[in-house]
Amino acid sequence: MSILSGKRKDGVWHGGDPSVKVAVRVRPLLSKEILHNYQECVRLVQNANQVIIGKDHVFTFDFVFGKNSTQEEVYAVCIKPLLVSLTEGYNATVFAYGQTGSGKTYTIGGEHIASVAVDERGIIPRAIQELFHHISEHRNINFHVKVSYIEIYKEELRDLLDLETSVKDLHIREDEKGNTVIVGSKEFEVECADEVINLLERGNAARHTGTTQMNKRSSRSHAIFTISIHQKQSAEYQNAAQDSISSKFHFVDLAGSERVAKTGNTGERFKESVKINSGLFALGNVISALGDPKRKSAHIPYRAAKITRILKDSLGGNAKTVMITCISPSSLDFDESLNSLKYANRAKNIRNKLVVNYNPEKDGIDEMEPEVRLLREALQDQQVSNQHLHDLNEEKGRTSSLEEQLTRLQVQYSSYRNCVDEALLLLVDLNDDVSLRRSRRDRLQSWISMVQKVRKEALTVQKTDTGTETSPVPHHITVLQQKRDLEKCQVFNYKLFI
Ligand SMILES: Nc1ncnc2c1ncn2[C@@H]1O[C@H](COP(=O)(O)OP(=O)(O)OP(=O)(O)O)[C@@H](O)[C@H]1O
Repeated sequence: MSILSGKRKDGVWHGGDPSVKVAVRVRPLLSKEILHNYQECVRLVQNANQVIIGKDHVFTFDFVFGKNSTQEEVYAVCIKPLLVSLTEGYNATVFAYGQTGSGKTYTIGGEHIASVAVDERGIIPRAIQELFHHISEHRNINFHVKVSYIEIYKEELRDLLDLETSVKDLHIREDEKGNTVIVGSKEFEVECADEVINLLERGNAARHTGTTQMNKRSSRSHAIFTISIHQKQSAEYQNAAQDSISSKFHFVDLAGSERVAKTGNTGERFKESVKINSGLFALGNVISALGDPKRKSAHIPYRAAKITRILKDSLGGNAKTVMITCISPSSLDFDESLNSLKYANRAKNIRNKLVVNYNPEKDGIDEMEPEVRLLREALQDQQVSNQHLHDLNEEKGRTSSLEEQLTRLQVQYSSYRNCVDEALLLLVDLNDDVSLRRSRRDRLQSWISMVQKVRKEALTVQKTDTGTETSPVPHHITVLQQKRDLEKCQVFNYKLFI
């Protein structure tokens, strides 16, 4: 992949220049403005890229577009080079800034794509078409394309492609490479331009818009539509493992700056205006800080608003960025247009830090390192618990063999006890025999006491075993005890019957 380098030449912007490009687009007077007989207060000096407002306010920008400029022209000059850069692995951003009703949404072109004449289509649908055309012409590269669409409404993030996602689940974070990412937003993998357009239309339908005195359908939020691409040479075309490239393109349609007194906004519209203006004010401060060559402090107030946090990569970071400032030519909007031009003028000095976003194969492995470590730990845990399981099974085996032994001994024990009971009865009977000699009677007496003692001990053990008496003695001890008792009974029976 060749990475173009160079500066603007003949009104065309070439690739590797890191400065933020600033374009100004002046829309034609709208029919209602013509009706009110408002005059045009803005002129262009096309070949010098100059905008003159009023009598003597002259500004020079990278690109200027007049009231007769076409959507195709704006796209070809400002966006086509960004799209080329995107496919080369650079991040890209276009953001439209301007007073409410100045033509931002018209230029970015996200709305009513299906019903708009092809010539009237704005930047986003053109970029989508061109991207998929590029993909179809590069069959040797595997492309994965994803899109997401979020808005910042009253300083809260909303996922326009998944309204179920709670505001609390969307967060602006920095990844390990320092790139800004929105965590929690839905990313849809897409295969063709139509799929992307459908998602874009779906998001637009969910976006906060409303009628104001200045614009019938005014955007009340900042909207960020993002196309992310991941590309890698197809396996059959590569000789060795090759790096992949990831890059993303943000299309940002900012809510319009508005003078509350002029818009006549009240209630909810008023609250929206306050939030919109404070976000744009924060953006202006970031632009001033980045664009001021005499700036002493290194601090850039990105954290002041959500929009500045999201645009951090695009302003002063790793992205090729174009700011398109839209202005109304109407004399009624002179002040707002002059302010917008001053705002845009400050952005001209911003220089970004461009790098191609390679994902080296090795890096891929490095990125997987934490996952490998976690898996290794999980495996060790598994081995430890397997050992526990094994020990437990062995213990269980020992217990069940002891239980079997115990049952056998209990059976043996009760049969011997029956014998002992029988023998005792017999001995007591014999003792009643008056004809017995004294020496035999004494022997009989000692047997009777021995048998009674054995029975007493045996009874105690049985009570413990049947649970009539609680004992903390473990099973195997009871078994041993019973075994000893049994041996005593056996010895006794042996003595008795010899
Ligand atoms: N270059 C243009 N050529 C013709 N019509 C235009 C042009 N730019 C804007 N318009 C028309 O001007 C009106 C306002 O434009 P748009 O809605 O794009 O303004 P906006 O800046 O997005 O406003 P808001 O900030 O309130 O959302 C629309 O009717 C639009 O069609």
